[in-house]
Amino acid sequence: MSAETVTIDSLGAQGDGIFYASNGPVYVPFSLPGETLAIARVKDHGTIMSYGETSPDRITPACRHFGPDGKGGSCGGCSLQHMAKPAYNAFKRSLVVAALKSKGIDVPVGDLIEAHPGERRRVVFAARSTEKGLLIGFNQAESHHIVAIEECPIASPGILAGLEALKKIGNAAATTAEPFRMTVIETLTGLDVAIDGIKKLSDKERRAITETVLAMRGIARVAFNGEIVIEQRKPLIDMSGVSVAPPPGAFTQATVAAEEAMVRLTLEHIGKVKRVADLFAGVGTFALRLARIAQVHAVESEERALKALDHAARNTQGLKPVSVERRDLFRRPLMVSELKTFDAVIFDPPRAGAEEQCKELARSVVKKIVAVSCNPLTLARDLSILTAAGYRITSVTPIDQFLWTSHVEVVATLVKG
Ligand SMILES: C[S@@+](CC[C@H](N)C(=O)[O-])C[C@H]1O[C@@H](n2cnc3c(N)ncnc32)[C@H](O)[C@@H]1O
Repeated sequence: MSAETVTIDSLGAQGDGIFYASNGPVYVPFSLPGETLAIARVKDHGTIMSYGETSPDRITPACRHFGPDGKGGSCGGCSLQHMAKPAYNAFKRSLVVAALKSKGIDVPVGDLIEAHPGERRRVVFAARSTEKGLLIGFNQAESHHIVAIEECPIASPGILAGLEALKKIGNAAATTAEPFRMTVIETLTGLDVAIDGIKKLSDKERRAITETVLAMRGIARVAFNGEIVIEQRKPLIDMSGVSVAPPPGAFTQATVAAEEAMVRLTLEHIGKVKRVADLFAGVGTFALRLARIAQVHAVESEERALKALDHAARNTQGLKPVSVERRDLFRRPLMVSELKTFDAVIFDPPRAGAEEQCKELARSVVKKIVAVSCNPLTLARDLSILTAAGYRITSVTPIDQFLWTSHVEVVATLVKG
């Protein structure tokens, strides 16, 4: 394959540099705007062969597994370690600004609340058994190839310290070469490990996992496809003084720092009210904190998450009443007639957003709304539904939770009128 010399024009939404060829955009991972590079091109994908003029924003990556030069393939866990922090922060903020603009929303967007190395308390690893032992790491970008990691600067020290233990558990579980996932959450009582993607565990494999865990420290629980294999201690997560025992593989915010920022912005906006609805409540990240100041109705589709939330609320003193409701909010959003009993609503949906719920909120008289999102595009769509109905956006704050990736979280606050 012959190399061609190109100059990178801009950064795409996934963080790849883009060079506009005569027949359309070419995406060049690990490149930065203004750089002149020799690339090998296959259709719209360019691989860096050598560097000509590099950007002043280029820095040395923090991790040996990052980038086009990584030995044994480059880890797809991160895509932006080569970018200096100010440019990186501005890029992430610009994703939110652009998404809002695309829906005609022109409001001030705050500075990015930064993420830092070592903060990730929830990591989803890719794993596979090989003749040489278990590979545990991340998929190479756009590939099934697993890049085994020896270091990972994003993960919390607790997760990194457990890496060898995770390899032993994975080894005990895997009997074929099929790839599988290990979701690891660092909790107050040790690592909570959820294995998914292996079809079946025999009694022998279950025993092997149990024996492996019993011989080690630091592992609270191991579950397989949602079912507990061994629980030495109940995994516990602290939510501002409320202890929650999440179900296996539960959704939690990926870093405590981002979670605290989201909660702070939410509580500041909602202030002193009587009744709040927390929609897409998960295990109660917002509901259990809001319950210190107001009655909360928490709605969520995952039964086990809701049970964990309910159990925590019932077993914590000093909270206002918390009610829970299992409900599919895509199909059955809270209707205007139901919304009228709430002073404030927070919603924190998956990437698809909360379109149907926003259509109902748009017709409601709820005074204050907090929209939390992991997808600026669907957030912009949802906010446009609310603003068209008379809601005013009072703040938009981008938050970095997935360091060195193009993912960005957002908290937007709104008032009626
Ligand atoms: C981004 S998470 C937020 C969870 C929680 N607010 C937190 O911060 O931990 C989205 C939540 O929406 C739930 N969910 C997904 N689809 C749903 C639906 N159709 N109806 C209700 N809840 C849903 C998921 O189970 C998950 O708990």
